[in-house]
Amino acid sequence: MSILIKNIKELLQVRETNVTIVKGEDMKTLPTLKNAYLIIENDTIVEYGPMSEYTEYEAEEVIDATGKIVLPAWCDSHTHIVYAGDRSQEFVDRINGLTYEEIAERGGGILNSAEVLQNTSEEELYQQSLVRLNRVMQLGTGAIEIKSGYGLTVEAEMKMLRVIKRLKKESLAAIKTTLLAAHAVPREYKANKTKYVDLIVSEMIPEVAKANLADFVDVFCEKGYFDLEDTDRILAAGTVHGMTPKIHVNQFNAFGGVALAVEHNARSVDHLEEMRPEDIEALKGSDTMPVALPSCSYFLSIPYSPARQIIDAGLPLALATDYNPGSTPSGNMNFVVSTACIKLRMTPEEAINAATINGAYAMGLSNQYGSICRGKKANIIITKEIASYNNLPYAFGDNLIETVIVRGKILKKEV
Ligand SMILES: N=CN[C@@H](CCC(=O)O)C(=O)O
Ligand SMILES: [Zn+2]
Repeated sequence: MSILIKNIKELLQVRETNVTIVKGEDMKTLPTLKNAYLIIENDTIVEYGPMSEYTEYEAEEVIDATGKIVLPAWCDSHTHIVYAGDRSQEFVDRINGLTYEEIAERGGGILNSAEVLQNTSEEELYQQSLVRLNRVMQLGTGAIEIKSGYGLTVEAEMKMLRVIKRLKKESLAAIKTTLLAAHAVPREYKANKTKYVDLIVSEMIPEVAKANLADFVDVFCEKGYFDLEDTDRILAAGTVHGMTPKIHVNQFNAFGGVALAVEHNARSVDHLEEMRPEDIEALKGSDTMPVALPSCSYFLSIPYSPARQIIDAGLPLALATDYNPGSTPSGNMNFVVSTACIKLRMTPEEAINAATINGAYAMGLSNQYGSICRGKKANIIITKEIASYNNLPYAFGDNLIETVIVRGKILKKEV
């Protein structure tokens, strides 16, 4: 299958060389080509350039993109889209005055989702998750990370990971898998959290590694969840078993989790709503990607990650959705990009870099995804006719995407 997209008003994120991360001041630059063409063969970008240099090419499918912008599909590096049911009642409880933390203390929150998931069949869990995955792909996401963490028993965590494996097999999206058994302390371990950490370290991680079901290991490092010592043990055990660390950190409290994750050479540190100067210092000179999740801040009415401080310190930043039933029931990367500009004061160029190439880096995928580069996978968004790429974040809540191509296949529009 070959696709020619011609007369592109502006082609974004064009990288002649295979750039895999964009940091600090460089995030302000989004390289583009005006009046361009792009050629896809099978699942790969094979050529692009200005229309003035276009020579006749026989493609099976020709798309005229006059007036339209073309860019790499979004790379969403932090989601929990495999879950069962929803938590809309807790949403109403919060409107009526309870906080996210109070709901969790009463046994709601993650434990609520875990109970529902444990009682949901693997087939049903797959079907519910597939609907979410297809929906976010329609919204322009072509590469995505998916976490476990609503199982919290060996059996239920394995069930989640098998569902992710099946999604990976059946879907065109590039999918990376994260073991997040340390998402909450199950009720039966409330009085003995260390025993649950022991279970994660000595049973869950080895079993998951043996079945080759996870690329990353993750911990919710937070007061009332897992402390620095627990986090240290779990990230170390994951590393020994070939899983790269990631971490949920500084969502409500900052107490050293960022530096610890950097010590473990984490691929990313995610949330960062509460950042101290020493957390920013810890990230300098590391290979760890800070990840902001603005939809979570929006939904929970908690502070937004200080993107300006992070980027102005010369660091990179990625943007992701955090799609989950409790803190972010939305997987819309377009809303994330808008909110990053509106609330985190990121420029459109910074936000698009953060949601494409840096998102791919946070998943260890930026060699293949996240930019328009010959040889990279053909994950592409074609917008409707718009005045400029600034309109993508500006027209928040609007859907300006006309066509999504994932691994060289044009997605059929869902109605
Ligand atoms: N903060 C921890 N985990 C999720 C929320 C999980 C939930 O509430 O179900 C997050 O990233 O926001
Ligand atoms: Zn999360």
